[in-house]
Amino acid sequence: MAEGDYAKHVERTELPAPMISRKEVSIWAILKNCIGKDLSKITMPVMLNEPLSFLQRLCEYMEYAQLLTEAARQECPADRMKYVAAFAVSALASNWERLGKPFNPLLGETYELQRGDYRIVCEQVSHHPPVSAFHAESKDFKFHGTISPKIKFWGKSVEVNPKGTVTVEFPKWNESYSWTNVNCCVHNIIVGRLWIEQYGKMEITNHATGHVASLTFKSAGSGAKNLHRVEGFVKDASETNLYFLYGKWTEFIKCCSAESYVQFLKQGTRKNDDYDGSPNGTPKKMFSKLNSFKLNSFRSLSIQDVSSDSYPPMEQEGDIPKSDSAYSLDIPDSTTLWSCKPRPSNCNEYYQFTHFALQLNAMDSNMKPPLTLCPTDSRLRPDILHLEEGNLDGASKEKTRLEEKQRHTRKQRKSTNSDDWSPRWFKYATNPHTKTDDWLYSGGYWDRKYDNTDTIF
Ligand SMILES: CC(C)CCC[C@@H](C)[C@H]1CC[C@H]2[C@@H]3CC=C4C[C@@H](O)CC[C@]4(C)[C@H]3CC[C@]12C
Repeated sequence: MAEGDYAKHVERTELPAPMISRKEVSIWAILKNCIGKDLSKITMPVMLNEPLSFLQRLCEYMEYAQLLTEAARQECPADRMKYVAAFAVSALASNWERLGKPFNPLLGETYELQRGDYRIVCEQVSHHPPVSAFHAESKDFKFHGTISPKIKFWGKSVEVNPKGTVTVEFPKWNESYSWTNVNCCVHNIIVGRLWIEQYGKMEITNHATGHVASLTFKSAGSGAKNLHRVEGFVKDASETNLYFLYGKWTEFIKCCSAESYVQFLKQGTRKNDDYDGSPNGTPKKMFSKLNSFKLNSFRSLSIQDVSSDSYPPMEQEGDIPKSDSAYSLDIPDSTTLWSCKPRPSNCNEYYQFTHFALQLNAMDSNMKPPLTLCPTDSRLRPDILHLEEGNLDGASKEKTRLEEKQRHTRKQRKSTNSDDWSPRWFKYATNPHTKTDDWLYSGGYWDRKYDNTDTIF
């Protein structure tokens, strides 16, 4: 990322301590009594956590924020849309292989991050149901939204529905875009190795021009052929296909004109024997083999390793679609809009964190005493810091203490009838772009006047 306006921090390459292996814990033993329940209401052992709050996790959407700057630079709305779509996909890349549960933010907890030329502030605006609001801005864009994850446990898997919409604004073009993130599923809770899938439709709308990017995140499917695949079209207001976008949310997004895609498909039809047999078949010749990712073991209980040549039959309990059999479409005249940075080589020991995630608990130089950091910032949460240091007992004690403190505060508010708590930095209002209820930034966070802030830790 280009050197921006905000102070550079000292980059971490590891956490203070490696993660404690989950080898001994059976997730199934912990969760078997919770089938059908909303996991946000269940206290889970800190052993299953990663040392980040969900607010910090949301900031990981920003890792490839450069794509929004790139979008804002485009003269034509279809081109802006393709970069916004690439951004929307890139924002989900850090979820790959991330199997730790982020800490539930406390009510009123905040998190800030300044990187490159943007800054973002998040606040936990509701506890039950959990709702996190964020607002990022740079000179070229605004990006804000509300996420209220519904996490359901279905026995074999955990399903996450990240309710809420996110909005991008380009003041220069008087444009706004919005979309809802796709669902996510964590497989193999009972047996096998955990793995993550994101699937469903994502429709990104440009409210000013009517352009739409409609993307499908494919579920792995039989033979894991579609593992992590994403594809779809950028269309104008009259629903004419302009661009075809394709790739994997774990790796890259490429783009070609809609004509090139049609041409590519036609070429295939002429040579029947080049087909892979799928209904809208793709010529084998056009496939190129990618280096398939090795799935790193995050916990034990793996029943077997699957040979990398044969597709693991997904119906078989506990398998992990290891062989991605990573063929990629190589459509002529494509450009790569986004490619994912590789994970640090030591990420196995550090919760599969990306380089970006490794920085999230670090104090930037301007945050050190005299403290300019807001006292409600996640970086100051003792339970998260203990976990980061590998102190499970400390983390678990502090987590319990904080949760009790939060309950106590809520009771007190109720009994004094002052139960009109409202978030400090966001207000509930109608999002003018989506016309739906949303939490919008009320401003003022960066003035750094944090007196009268509740002590939540
Ligand atoms: C039983 C244990 C192992 C459960 C672990 C559950 C973990 C993997 C779950 C719990 C909360 C989940 C997150 C909740 C909400 C979102 C926002 C969405 O836009 C992308 C996925 C993302 C970021 C989810 C990723 C998976 C997640 C981190």
